[in-house]
Amino acid sequence: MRIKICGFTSVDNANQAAMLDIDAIGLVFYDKSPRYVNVGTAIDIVNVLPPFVNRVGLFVNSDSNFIDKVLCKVPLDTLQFHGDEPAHECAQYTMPFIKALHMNVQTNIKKMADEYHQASGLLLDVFNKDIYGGTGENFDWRLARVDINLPIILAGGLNSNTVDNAINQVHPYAVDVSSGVESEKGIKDINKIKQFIQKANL
Ligand SMILES: O=C(O)c1ccccc1N[C@@H]1O[C@H](COP(=O)(O)O)[C@@H](O)[C@H]1O
Repeated sequence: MRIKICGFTSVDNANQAAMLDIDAIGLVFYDKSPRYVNVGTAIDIVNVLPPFVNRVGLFVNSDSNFIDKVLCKVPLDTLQFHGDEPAHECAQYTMPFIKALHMNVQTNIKKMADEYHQASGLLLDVFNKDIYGGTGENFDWRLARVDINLPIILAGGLNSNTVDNAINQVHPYAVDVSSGVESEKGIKDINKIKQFIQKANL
């Protein structure tokens, strides 16, 4: 299973995690998140990553000038839009992007897959009226059993106790986790990551 671990704030922590069997790391450029990284720290983190680990920059309703500024300085591979960004805004950066959907019973994934057809994938996270993401909460995975033309990245409240069940129900392209592998907000617990990787690959 492909695995993205999101929300690193420290160089050593990101480097240790990236040496494990993971495919992507996420950097949160959203200043209301406890996992926010500034541009300087983000540069330091991406510089220590080994090859073939995808560097994902997460944004929430950011101004395009801010995103351009980050892109000029931080070598990212993929953009993750985790707010209410319309499709044409996500597609304007000539870079691969994934779009988060905030899942509830009303979410029409097929319709959103048409709307965001330029995305590399759709990330399905829980809907929470107060927070855009990193909630540690899951949604009803039965809602994610759809047949669409885009890869599905499953997120929201995953941890080593739940990820195997989630994968069995949804059969996603990849999983994304933040809170579920932390010792405190923004600091990942390497043992929890190892357990997560093991359970995701059962
Ligand atoms: O991690 C954050 O702080 C964050 C803030 C704002 C939007 C998204 C954020 N993270 C993403 O949220 C999901 C689920 O996280 P969790 O595992 O439930 O904690 C994941 O896709 C993160 O990339």
